[in-house]
Amino acid sequence: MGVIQVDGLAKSYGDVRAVDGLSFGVERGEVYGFLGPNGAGKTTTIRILTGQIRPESGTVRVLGTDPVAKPLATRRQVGILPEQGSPPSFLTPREYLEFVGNVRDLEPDTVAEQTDVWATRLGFERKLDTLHTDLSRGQQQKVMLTQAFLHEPDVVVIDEPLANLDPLVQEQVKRFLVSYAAGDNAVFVSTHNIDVAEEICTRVGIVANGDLVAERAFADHTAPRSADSHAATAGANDEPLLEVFLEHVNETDVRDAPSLEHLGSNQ
Ligand SMILES: Nc1ncnc2c1ncn2[C@@H]1O[C@H](COP(=O)(O)OP(=O)(O)OP(=O)(O)O)[C@@H](O)[C@H]1O
Repeated sequence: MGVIQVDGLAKSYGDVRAVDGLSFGVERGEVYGFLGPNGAGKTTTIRILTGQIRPESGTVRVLGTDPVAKPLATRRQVGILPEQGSPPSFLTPREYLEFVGNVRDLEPDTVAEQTDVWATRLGFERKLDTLHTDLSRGQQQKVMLTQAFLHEPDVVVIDEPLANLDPLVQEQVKRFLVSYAAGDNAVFVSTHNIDVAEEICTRVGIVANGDLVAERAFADHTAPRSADSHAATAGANDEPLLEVFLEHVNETDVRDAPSLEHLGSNQ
C-alpha cells in the first residue's frame, strides 16, 4: 500500500460535487503532482487527506492511518502547507516555529537548529525576530514551508508550494522538494502550474470535476528537470504535459475560469 491511498472518495458542498469517486496512490520516493484547473477539487482532497473535513464516501489512508477517524494522529504524522496559509501576525518566525516544534514534541535544540537551517536555506535569517505582520507574503510563505518540514515528516502535503516566492527561492524549493522525496519520503503537491509539475514530479495526476482524468509518470530523477525537456518521460508517449492536460480538461471542466490560456504560466 502507498503512503497515501485514496479509493472512491466523494465530497459535495450542497449541489456541488467537489470530489467525485477519486482514487489514487502515492509511494515513498515520489513527488506526486495533483494538477487541475480552478474548482477541480484539489483543495477539498487535501483537506480530507489532512483530516480537516470528512468525505461522504470512500476510504483514505495516510501512512496507514485513516485521517477521517484519526485526524489528530494524521496531522502529527504529516507536514501540511495549506492553500493561503499564513503564520500568526502577532508572532515572529522564531516564536511560531518554537510553538510548532512544541506541538510536534520536538526538542528545543532541534527546533533551534532546524530554524537556522531553514532560515538560511530560504533566506529569512534576518527576519527571524520580526513580527509576521511586518513580513512580505513571500517571506511568510517561507515560514509556512519551514513549519511543514520542521519535524521531518515522511509525507508532506503542499498546496501551491511556490506561491509568492521569487524565482531564486522557487529554484531552491524545487530542488529541496525533489531531494526530500528521494530520501524515502513522499511529497504531495497540488498546483495549477504545469511547468512546475513537469519539472519536479515523479508522477502527475490530472484532476477535473473531482476525479482523476489522466495520470502521467516520469522517470526517477534527483534534480528538477528542465521544463522543456521531455526526454525523461516514462509514460506511454512523449507528449508534453500541457497537451495531455488540454486533451483531458476542456473549457467546460474549468468551473471558475473562463480561459485555459494562463495554465502553463507561473502563478
Ligand atoms: N466550503 C465550500 N462551500 C461550498 N462550495 C465549496 C466549498 N469549498 C469548495 N467548494 C466548491 O467545490 C469545488 C471544488 O473546490 P476546491 O477548492 O476543492 O477546488 P480546487 O481544485 O482547489 O480549486 P482552485 O484551484 O481554484 O483552488 C468548487 O466548485 C468550489 O466552488
